[in-house]
Amino acid sequence: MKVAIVGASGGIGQPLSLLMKLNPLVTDLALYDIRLAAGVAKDLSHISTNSACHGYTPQTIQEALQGAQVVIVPAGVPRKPGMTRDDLFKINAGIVKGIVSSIGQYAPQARILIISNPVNSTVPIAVETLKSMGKLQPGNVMGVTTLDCLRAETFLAEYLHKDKTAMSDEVTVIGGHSGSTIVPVVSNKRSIDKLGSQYGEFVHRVQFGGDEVVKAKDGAGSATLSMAFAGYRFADAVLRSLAGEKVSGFPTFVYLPGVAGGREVQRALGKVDYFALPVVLQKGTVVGVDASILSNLSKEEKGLVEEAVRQLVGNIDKGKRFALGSKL
Ligand SMILES: NC(=O)C1=CN([C@@H]2O[C@H](COP(=O)(O)OP(=O)(O)OC[C@H]3O[C@@H](n4cnc5c(N)ncnc54)[C@H](O)[C@@H]3O)[C@@H](O)[C@H]2O)C=CC1
Ligand SMILES: O=C([O-])CC(=O)C(=O)O
Repeated sequence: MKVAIVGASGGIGQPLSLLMKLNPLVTDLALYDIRLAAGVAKDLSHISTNSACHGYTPQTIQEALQGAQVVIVPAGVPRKPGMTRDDLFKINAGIVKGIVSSIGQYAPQARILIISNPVNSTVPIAVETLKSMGKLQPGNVMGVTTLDCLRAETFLAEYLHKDKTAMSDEVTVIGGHSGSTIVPVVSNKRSIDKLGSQYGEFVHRVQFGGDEVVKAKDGAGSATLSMAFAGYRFADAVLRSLAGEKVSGFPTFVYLPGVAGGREVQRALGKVDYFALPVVLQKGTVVGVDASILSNLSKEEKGLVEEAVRQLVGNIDKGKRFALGSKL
């Protein structure tokens, strides 16, 4: 399968490209960036896995994207201390719109995995951009929220002294990808009781885990290595689904009206037409969302969802307005 990475030379792009070079489902790895992609691709091409690996420039973007089944987008600027993800909108909104227009033009069938922040707005930008081109397949546009899941798994395991590698059934994350739009959902509600007074701390760490990294990097950017792993985990799920495997349970930020169960979720949540939920993938496309998670929330989790919805409305609207210009 051909995978294209757009923003491949960046802090996330390089380790993500390395991981994809190691994935046996990938036969052709196309690395695109406005700088350095030829060098990154040449470097990776010496690794003795069977995939071909080539670098592309803005002059050859058509070649980079054509035939790609999956396009992963970690392009754009990262945060510095004191910034919110929304502060990135000014620069990244235009970058994402431009990239998605090219994907709509050259790889309209591709599954598009958006990493660029602010995800709560860049995914609506991607959807509206494709819609206006007449190229939207809603289940093909996925906002990558997997890093929130990794953090929830890691932190919950630390609090409960459990095996970090066996936590994906214990906790997941729904909502959006910034601050209080991030809602960790613990499967066994007794774990919440076990956390006791540490529950609030756990939720805060998941919601603001990105800030921990931004602060520790002290001006040199945000999470890159953990994000590369997160992007890899989600992209691998999409690839396995494309290869015919039954894949479900991975949360991603999706356009609800375009997928089965989405309208019910909209009715339950009110106001929002995008939300991250565990999804069912078929041939790498989101065909449905698992709404059952919303009917099994604790009282605390319900409160977190309500707050997430309140914040998401503005983030989503901002993305739509940008994509549609004066049309909205
Ligand atoms: N979804 C998530 O969970 C996460 C998202 N992010 C976001 O990912 C994005 C990238 O982060 P980093 O890799 O740390 O940044 P970076 O600055 O290290 O890399 C970004 C890359 O994008 C490239 N780029 C810029 N404009 C482009 C365009 N029009 N076409 C192609 N490539 C372009 C740059 O040349 C650079 O190589 C940021 O917006 C960041 O906030 C970061 C961590 C987690
Ligand atoms: O915090 C940031 O800006 C990067 C990000 O999205 C994350 O680490 O979750």
